[in-house]
Amino acid sequence: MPYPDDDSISSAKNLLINEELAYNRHDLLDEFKHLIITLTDEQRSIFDDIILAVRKKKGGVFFVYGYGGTGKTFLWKTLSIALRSEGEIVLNVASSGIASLLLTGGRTAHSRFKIPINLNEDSICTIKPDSDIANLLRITSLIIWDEAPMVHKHAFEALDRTLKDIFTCQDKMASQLPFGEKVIVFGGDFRQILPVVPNGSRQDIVSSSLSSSYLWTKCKVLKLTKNMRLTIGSEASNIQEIKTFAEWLLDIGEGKVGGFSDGEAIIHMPDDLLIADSLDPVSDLIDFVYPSILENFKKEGFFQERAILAPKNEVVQDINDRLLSIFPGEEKEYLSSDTICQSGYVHDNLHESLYSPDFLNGLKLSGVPNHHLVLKVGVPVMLLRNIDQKNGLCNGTRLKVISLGNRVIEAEIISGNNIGNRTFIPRITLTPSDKNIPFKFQRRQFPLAVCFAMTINKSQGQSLSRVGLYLKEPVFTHGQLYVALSRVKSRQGLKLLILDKYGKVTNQTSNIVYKEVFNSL
Ligand SMILES: Nc1ncnc2c1ncn2[C@@H]1O[C@H](COP(=O)(O)OP(=O)(O)OP(=O)(O)O)[C@@H](O)[C@H]1O
Repeated sequence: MPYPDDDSISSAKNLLINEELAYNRHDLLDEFKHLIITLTDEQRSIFDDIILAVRKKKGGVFFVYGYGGTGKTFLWKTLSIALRSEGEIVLNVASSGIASLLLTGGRTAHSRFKIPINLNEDSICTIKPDSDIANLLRITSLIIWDEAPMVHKHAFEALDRTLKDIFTCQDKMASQLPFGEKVIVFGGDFRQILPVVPNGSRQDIVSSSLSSSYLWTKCKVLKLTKNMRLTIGSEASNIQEIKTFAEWLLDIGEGKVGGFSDGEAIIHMPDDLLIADSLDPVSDLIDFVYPSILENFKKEGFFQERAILAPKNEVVQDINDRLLSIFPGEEKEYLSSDTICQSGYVHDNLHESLYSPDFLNGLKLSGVPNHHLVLKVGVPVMLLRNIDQKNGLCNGTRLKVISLGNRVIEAEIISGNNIGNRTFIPRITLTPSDKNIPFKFQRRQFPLAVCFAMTINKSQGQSLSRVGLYLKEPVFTHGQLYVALSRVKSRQGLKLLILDKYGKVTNQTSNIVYKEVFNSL
């Protein structure tokens, strides 16, 4: 019997490759035969373009531009199944944990490609040429990267440099072509929130987006325009209403509502979407999202698709505190343990004493749980870290607290594909990567935050059926209003409470759209 060659032996030992080849090809082929005939003409033409590039093995960079409901996820699924049914490898990644859950075998791009958290224009991914992930990438036929516009262009550029680097030793051409001659497809919607640049100006934000990268000129833009969500599964009587609402949302996303503007426009919201002036309008907003919460909170699925959204964390915190205080049951308090990391910045006792435990405990940072976490059984919480993506536990997953132990918290998933699954969340050590803090510190805490309310940025990618948008202050960056309003599919599920600078209820608010991001589309 012949001996297997070295390549086959090393591939067989590579768990990452095994995992990507573990799909049942017969089942996939059956599913593919069904999916391919259901593609619309525009989906089919994009499918053919991408498959042709894969077959040619000469690389290719595509951007599939389509707003929510145009069938991007459906297209990713069909492409993945087509190639996987032939034994080829497709890597499905997304910019956020929530979006990655919608893809079969999906991971966040950062974890899959080991992209550094703090990026600059020279960053590369931490992938060694002889590592398992490098060998997986070598034999990958297609990379699909969903929700690309929300990530800084340096992330794509880091992957481009890394792939060129690791493939050049085999193939000299690899260094000439983007992503080392791999076929890569990005997807997303530039109407949504662009990369977050702390304290960044409009120009900083626009120039951080994928469309400002040197890679963009290599990208072939393919458009999906037909709203499949309206066509499939909607009752005929609702279609016109949903269509009008969807068109209004798109106009807001493109900055076409409220007359000509470049950047910020004042727009008037229709009366039926507004919480009216009253003695306590915040209470009315809460009642719209969580009607009779004290009677209904035990009902199954009550918290599943509801949230109050606001642009800033302080307002979110106020609403969460207010709802937590009226929620029945005993409070349990969890305090974090915060320590400063020994580094070049902290070399003597004087510096260490500057950052006292009280000072560290008082730091409230985005994406990091608070030092003082107060919970009750039954409250909805959001996970703040990717802890088990395969089982739907990623940054942004919403859960309901089942029991509050001293060392673990038992919770039930209430969003995504794994609704109803129970899990135990442990305390974990987090090291914030906020560039504004001139020192490094660690916080050991449960990676959870109460989420009756959440920031608009956190809601990107979540699908909700009832949303209360609380604009105590207006939105402050591109795409925020569009993201907040488009979390729901029908206008019945939406109400806004808008306050003016004197705290009075009003019907007008700002919409911020940096139109230059659409120029190159
Ligand atoms: N060709 C098709 N045939 C049948 N159903 C389709 C087709 N394309 C899309 N759909 C269905 O339309 C709905 C919306 O599609 P999909 O979720 O893929 O859109 P999307 O662009 O990814 O939206 P979002 O960005 O909001 O996630 C889904 O229920 C999907 O199964």
